[in-house]
Amino acid sequence: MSNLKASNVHMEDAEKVQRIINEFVKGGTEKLQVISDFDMTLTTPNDEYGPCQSCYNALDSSKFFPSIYQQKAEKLKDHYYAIEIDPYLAIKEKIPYMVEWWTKAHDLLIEFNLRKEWLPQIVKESRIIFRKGCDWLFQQLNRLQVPLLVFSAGIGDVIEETFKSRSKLYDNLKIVSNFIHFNDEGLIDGFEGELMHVFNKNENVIHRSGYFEEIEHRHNIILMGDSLGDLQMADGAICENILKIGFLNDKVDEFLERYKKSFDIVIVNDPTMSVPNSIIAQVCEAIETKMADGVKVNDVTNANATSNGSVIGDAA
Ligand SMILES: Nc1nc2c(ncn2[C@@H]2O[C@H](COP(=O)(O)O)[C@@H](O)[C@H]2O)c(=O)[nH]1
Ligand SMILES: [Mg+2]
Repeated sequence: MSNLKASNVHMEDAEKVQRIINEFVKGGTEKLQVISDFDMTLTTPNDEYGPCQSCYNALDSSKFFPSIYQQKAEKLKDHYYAIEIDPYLAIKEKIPYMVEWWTKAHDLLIEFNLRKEWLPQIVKESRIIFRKGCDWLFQQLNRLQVPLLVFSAGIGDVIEETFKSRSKLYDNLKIVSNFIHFNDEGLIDGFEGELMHVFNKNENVIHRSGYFEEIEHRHNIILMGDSLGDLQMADGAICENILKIGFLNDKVDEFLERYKKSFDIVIVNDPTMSVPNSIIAQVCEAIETKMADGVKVNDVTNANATSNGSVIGDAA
């Protein structure tokens, strides 16, 4: 398992991380929930075969569309992605441009008649790739019935198709994203609900859907994202302990200090899920030890803390 002391893993306050993880052990899996972004968080920006794709990228490059569509979509991405990751623009300055980008991208999909039946093939041919270790993560969370909320400004239909074809639509999984509305002939005629872009994940329907209320006893949260906008995903959840894990994949020098102040753990240029997995594995191991020994929670935590220095552990 990945070593939290690896040079590409940064923690502003390792003791705070330790304290949060110890609280996770005390609370047990019945009080835990995971909230994760999708593009470039559960999926990887690159792998051994080169750059990978986001949901929209996969649509942008699909052969179902004429080249004029691809050119237009690419032009939008080239213009707006630079704004999204501009380290010198404040988030509030970026928001109008993100609304423009998502609106134009959606209008383009409608103009070029996206069809529902294309989606399985688009995903099959895409380079939307889950980070190595996601299989273990999804299976572990499902086995322990820990809810996994995938909160994405991507395309919900593509995310669902990716889980179906490259993993499994587990029963503890909930996807909140931009879902396409198809008419009776399976032709796109709009999008469901409010537009979700990368910087408005705090004010969305999920916060009014009652989802967080349904699981309000799960006030220990692991939040994972690749964008500063992802930090808002847990807004509205009843939260006592939250561990914020950030994947920094782009403009590392410009963003590292800001990420370190915003996320509890920052993982730089790692195409795998091994750091979150090492934490979840050790929390589950400590919890299962507690169950097996029937030992009072604080004893287990202390025992773990003394035996290997920390629940996080040195080697992983
Ligand atoms: N190639 C395109 N990428 C796009 C477009 N609109 C958004 N995006 C990217 O998607 C992610 C959001 O997904 P999330 O799961 O990370 O929330 C965002 O970071 C954008 O870079 C588009 O039209 N084309
Ligand atoms: Mg993302």
